[in-house]
Amino acid sequence: MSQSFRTLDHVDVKGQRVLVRVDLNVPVENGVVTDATRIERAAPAITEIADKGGKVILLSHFGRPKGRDPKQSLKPVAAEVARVLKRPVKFADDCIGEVAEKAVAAMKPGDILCLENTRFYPGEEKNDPQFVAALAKLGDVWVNDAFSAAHRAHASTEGLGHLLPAYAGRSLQAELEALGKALDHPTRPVAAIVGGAKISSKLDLLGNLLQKVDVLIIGGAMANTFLMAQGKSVGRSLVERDLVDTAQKIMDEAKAAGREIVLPVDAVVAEKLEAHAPSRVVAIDDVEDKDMILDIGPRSIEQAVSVLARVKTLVWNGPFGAFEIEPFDNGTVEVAEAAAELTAAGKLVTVAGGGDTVAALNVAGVVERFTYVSAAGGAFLEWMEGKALPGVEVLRAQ
Ligand SMILES: Nc1ncnc2c1ncn2[C@@H]1O[C@H](COP(=O)(O)OP(=O)(O)OP(=O)(O)O)[C@@H](O)[C@H]1O
Ligand SMILES: O=C(O)[C@H](O)COP(=O)(O)O
Repeated sequence: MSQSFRTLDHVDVKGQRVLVRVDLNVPVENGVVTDATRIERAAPAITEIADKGGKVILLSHFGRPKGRDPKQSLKPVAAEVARVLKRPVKFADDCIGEVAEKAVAAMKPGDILCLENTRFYPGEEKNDPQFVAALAKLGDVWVNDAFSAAHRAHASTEGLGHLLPAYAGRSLQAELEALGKALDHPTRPVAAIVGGAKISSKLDLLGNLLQKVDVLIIGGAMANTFLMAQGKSVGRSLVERDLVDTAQKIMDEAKAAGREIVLPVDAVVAEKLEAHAPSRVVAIDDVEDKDMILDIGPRSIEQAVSVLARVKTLVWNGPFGAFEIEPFDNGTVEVAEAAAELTAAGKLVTVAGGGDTVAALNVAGVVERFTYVSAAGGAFLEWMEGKALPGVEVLRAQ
């Protein structure tokens, strides 16, 4: 795939203030980063710019805060960035205004500074020109290295590209190259697994995704909305009632187009989402009002593995269950292991992506055995749909 945008090869960063948009939206539990993959992917661009004498100013969102929320501060994540880079990383408690400006003014060539969560300001998601200008004031050039946030037309992922000279970072470049190589002309049949919990932002795109794949396996909390559309009881499970009609429409369209949708036939349910909470396996028709569906059951695992055995390419975003808590990691781990074995045998091309998906595949110990693992989840699915990603398009426009 040709990359018609400028990269770090096309800019002299020496002495320049370089705003680097990275994706530090990493899994965190009790203030501790539990999977540093996204930071590790951002490291080459950061160290390259610093080693060339640029002043590296990191911009990122973290979570989906409604305004300033100390629980969603990037401070502990900045400490993890320093650990991964093995270099000091300063932190500023704001991403615009006096605090940020002073911190930037104090930087020397080669320094690395991380600014606070851009989503503490509504202007970030609104791509508000005033907020973009306040960010742009802090830098001379903008490097977008957050492929996993490139589906968002936000101030730090897109807006800055209209005000500052813009360049692609190394990991954004690598993602586009690797995804293009594996999936521009995929060997058919193609299966997709879509699970996880971001139902509202991902359910809509399943309709388009279905046009690109032959079989769609739906798991995780995502499946609950489809099960509800089929009139099944999902008890106290995570579900988007408002999207039941959309789920029904996707199933109708799939049927009309001869595409296969595979939903769980059994589930692991519990009354609490807690480690070793008493859990049981039930047929999907037997979920009770008190139950929460937290993983797929053994028959659903078999069903998914049998699909993998008859397709040639697998695209995977979103875990099958609440994998962070045992034993609800079992469905994801078992299917991941089967996919890795088929890949090792040369029978399946496996491409997976997503912040938590990568964490789940790390738990399963299969990352090295997959064909390619992307750091992107939603952005990866939208790329797969064939949609233009605003954070990439703005680079091409320069
Ligand atoms: N049945 C379930 N009930 C509740 N949570 C679930 C269930 N299945 C999966 N999850 C949760 O889904 C989350 C991951 O979903 P998500 O859609 O964010 O995936 P992702 O790989 O991080 O993608 P992205 O990069 O787009 O964020 C995990 O935290 C997991 O615990
Ligand atoms: O985790 C992701 O997919 C990216 O960081 C984007 O996050 P968002 O879905 O909250 O925009």
